[in-house]
Amino acid sequence: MKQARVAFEGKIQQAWEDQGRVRLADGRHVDESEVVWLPPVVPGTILALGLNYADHAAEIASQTPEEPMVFLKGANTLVGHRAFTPRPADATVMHYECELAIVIGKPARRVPKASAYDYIAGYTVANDYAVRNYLEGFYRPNFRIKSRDDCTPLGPWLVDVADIPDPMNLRLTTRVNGETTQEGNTRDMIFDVPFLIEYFSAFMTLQPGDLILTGTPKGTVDVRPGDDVVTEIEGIGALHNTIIEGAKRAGAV
Ligand SMILES: O=C(O)C/C(=C\C=C(/O)C(=O)O)C(=O)O
Repeated sequence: MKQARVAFEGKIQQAWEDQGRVRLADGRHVDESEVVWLPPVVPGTILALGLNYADHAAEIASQTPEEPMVFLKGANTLVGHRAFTPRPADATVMHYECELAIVIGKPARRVPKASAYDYIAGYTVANDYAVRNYLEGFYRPNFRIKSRDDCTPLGPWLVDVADIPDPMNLRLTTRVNGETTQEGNTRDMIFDVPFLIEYFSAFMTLQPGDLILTGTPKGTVDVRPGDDVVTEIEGIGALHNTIIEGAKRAGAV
């Protein structure tokens, strides 16, 4: 089952995918262009992996981590399918990052890898935009970079864990204005889904709605205002986003 959160007729509601259309809770079917898409989950803690694909680490001349490299993101950074993301006026390179996002389904504490999937509600697609010149030139830790308003599109659908028998073999693709610019596969993650559930739940209790963004493969390229960016994961969905012009970096000194 694929479910979403949408705004329609002034109300936020659950919706479901039904033969290419959007089915609302009252049984009506509407076209996907008739709703405003929200992130498919109300998020709890948002955990994100950096450098979880060796080929992406190589493309930005970084070393692969020996332990998961993790950062936090605020809920403010999430937007839904078909939303707009600002590129700061002083960005020199801003790139997308197509990522498999894990949605936790029930409290998870000290979960061994073997039972990790029992704690997952499902999966969605994340686009973890990065302004590379900020990342490399200004801030560590990366909070101001990776937690910017509207810079993490999420969705369109939350896909049930049961519908994705092997999340460790899914094709990831990004298209910019129709041209394929990023291709990878979740099998190339350094720290895979069961490992990550075991790793996090060893020191923090994961809660329903918590998200784990699992990192991006090679193929991240600069995007500009007006660009139409589609991050897609096989069996999970195609997440559309448009880049718009933004202001200068808030809080710059
Ligand atoms: O890009 C970097 O320099 C590393 C990084 C984040 C990387 C990802 O989000 C990713 O690989 O998916 C950082 O914030 O330092």
